[in-house]
Amino acid sequence: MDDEVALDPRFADRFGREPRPPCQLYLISPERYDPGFPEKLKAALDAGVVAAFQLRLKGVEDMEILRAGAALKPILAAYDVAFILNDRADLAKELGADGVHLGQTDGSVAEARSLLGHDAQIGVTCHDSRHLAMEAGEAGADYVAFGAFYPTSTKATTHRPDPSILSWWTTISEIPCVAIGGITAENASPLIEAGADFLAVSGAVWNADPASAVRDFAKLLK
Ligand SMILES: Cc1ncc(COP(=O)(O)OP(=O)(O)O)c(N)n1
Ligand SMILES: Cc1nc(C(=O)O)sc1CCOP(=O)(O)O
Ligand SMILES: [Mg+2]
Repeated sequence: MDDEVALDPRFADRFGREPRPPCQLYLISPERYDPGFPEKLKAALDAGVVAAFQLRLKGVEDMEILRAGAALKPILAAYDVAFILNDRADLAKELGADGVHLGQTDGSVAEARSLLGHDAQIGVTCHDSRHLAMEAGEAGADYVAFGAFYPTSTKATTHRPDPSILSWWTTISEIPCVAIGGITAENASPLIEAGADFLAVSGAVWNADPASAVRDFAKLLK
């Protein structure tokens, strides 16, 4: 009899570590902020549990990021959703955000940590690189992000990791990992099965009916 049991990576720990919590949804904003966005966000958050929200505005003045952040912060707090600002630790500090997401050219974890403090959530883009992920972990990142797993029209991407990078990461580290890039409720299963702690999603929610898209993810993640 074959006693090799296929274990869910979430419960397969052999080193006495806590099981990882179930995979959760991490919403990424559209690149441009429109005045109707707070209502769309509320509709999305009413539809299912969301762990985190990243304000990712591109090519706009700092003042616009600060205005948008100030408008969204109380909504996120009311739904108990972590508020992460993309790119800018300085503006995250000014907004009193819960954390910042740093790409490879957005500054160091150490600088962000000294600005934002011990409790801040600092995430780092690691593309398809085990090396970058280990560096980010050693630098004190609170999560590492791998992507883009699927083609996306939200951003030009040049890296295409295999889902196995998520399984590898969950085997060697307790630091949460985020999967990003072209993720929809239809294509997310291999990433969840590989051990993603969070699915970071933009287009599949905001380019569709946000409430219905979040409901579809919620069914998958329950
Ligand atoms: C959760 C998450 N993962 C990856 C990214 C990409 O960050 P970066 O490489 O800095 O690219 P931009 O998003 O700044 O265009 C992200 N924002 N969030
Ligand atoms: C912002 C971002 N970063 C990526 C990376 O690979 O690092 S992919 C991506 C786009 C995420 O939006 P969507 O869910 O619409 O594909
Ligand atoms: Mg960036």
